[in-house]
Amino acid sequence: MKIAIIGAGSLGQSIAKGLLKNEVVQTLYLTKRNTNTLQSFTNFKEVILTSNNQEAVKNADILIFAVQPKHLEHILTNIQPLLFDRHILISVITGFSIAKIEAIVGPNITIIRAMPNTASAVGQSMTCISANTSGKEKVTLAKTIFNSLGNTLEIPEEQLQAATVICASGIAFWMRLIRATTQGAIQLGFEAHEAHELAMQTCFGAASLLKESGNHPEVEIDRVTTPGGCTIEGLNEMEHQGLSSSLIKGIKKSFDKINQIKN
Ligand SMILES: NC(=O)C1=CN([C@@H]2O[C@H](COP(=O)(O)OP(=O)(O)OC[C@H]3O[C@@H](n4cnc5c(N)ncnc54)[C@H](O)[C@@H]3O)[C@@H](O)[C@H]2O)C=CC1
Ligand SMILES: O=C(O)[C@@H]1CCC=N1
Repeated sequence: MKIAIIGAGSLGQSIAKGLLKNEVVQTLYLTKRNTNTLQSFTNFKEVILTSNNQEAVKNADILIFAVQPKHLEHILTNIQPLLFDRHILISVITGFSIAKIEAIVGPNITIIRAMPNTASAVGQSMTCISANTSGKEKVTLAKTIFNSLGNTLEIPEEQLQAATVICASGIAFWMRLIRATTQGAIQLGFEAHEAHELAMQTCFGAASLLKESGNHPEVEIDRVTTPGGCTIEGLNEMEHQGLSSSLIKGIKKSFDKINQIKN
């Protein structure tokens, strides 16, 4: 596969690291206005760094756009004359609809919107995918790319904003929960590095239990909560203080905010 990541910033570099780790790519163009910060990628023979988007578009088939939304229109207008049937456009940009991309590049070009997260860098992303009419038959290829970076789910485009909150912002939400658990562990007397390890691995264990068993979280909670024991004491206090409620309210606020961005 000849892939170009147009706008190799935070998310673009996470995707690049995941693709390189899995050796799914023959040529990988990484574009950025200033490529100096991408020097760590020069160790990979597949990687070509450039600030010239047109050069990347001419030499790649799959174009992954990972710039801020305000930059996309200008970039698409600049490369539009170089687009052909062989190209697959994948946008991971928040709030820039397929209709808006089609209005610039035309309806005959394959356009796929994907919403991965920064865990792409370690092959553990959850990526939601939607395609335009021309792109329906290319969804399998997009899934192959993003399956190499974690798991994928095809969804209607209308659900992409919600998927962004749960999966992309979700990385930050889970990080904060792990951080809070670490702070609790330090208060109980662990060294900071030990507390961090305990919190991280326990979080990983909880998610792994659900993934491998297919169980509902409450089934696993019932296994841990000894009647009259310390777990239910802690859980009930967390709920009295609004744990589930504050998470749900935070997710809803995040969703309200993303819907204020013009799609
Ligand atoms: N960070 C995240 O976890 C996620 C971000 N997104 C979306 O992905 C997009 C990118 O986000 P980030 O990576 O966080 O932003 P970022 O600002 O780190 O990266 C954007 C990159 O594009 C480059 N750029 C700007 N104009 C350019 C041009 N004309 N040609 C080539 N490169 C150019 C910038 O130099 C920058 O390095 C946003 O639309 C964001 O909403 C989506 C899911 C997750
Ligand atoms: O915070 C944001 O708005 C972007 C979209 C999801 C992750 N980063």
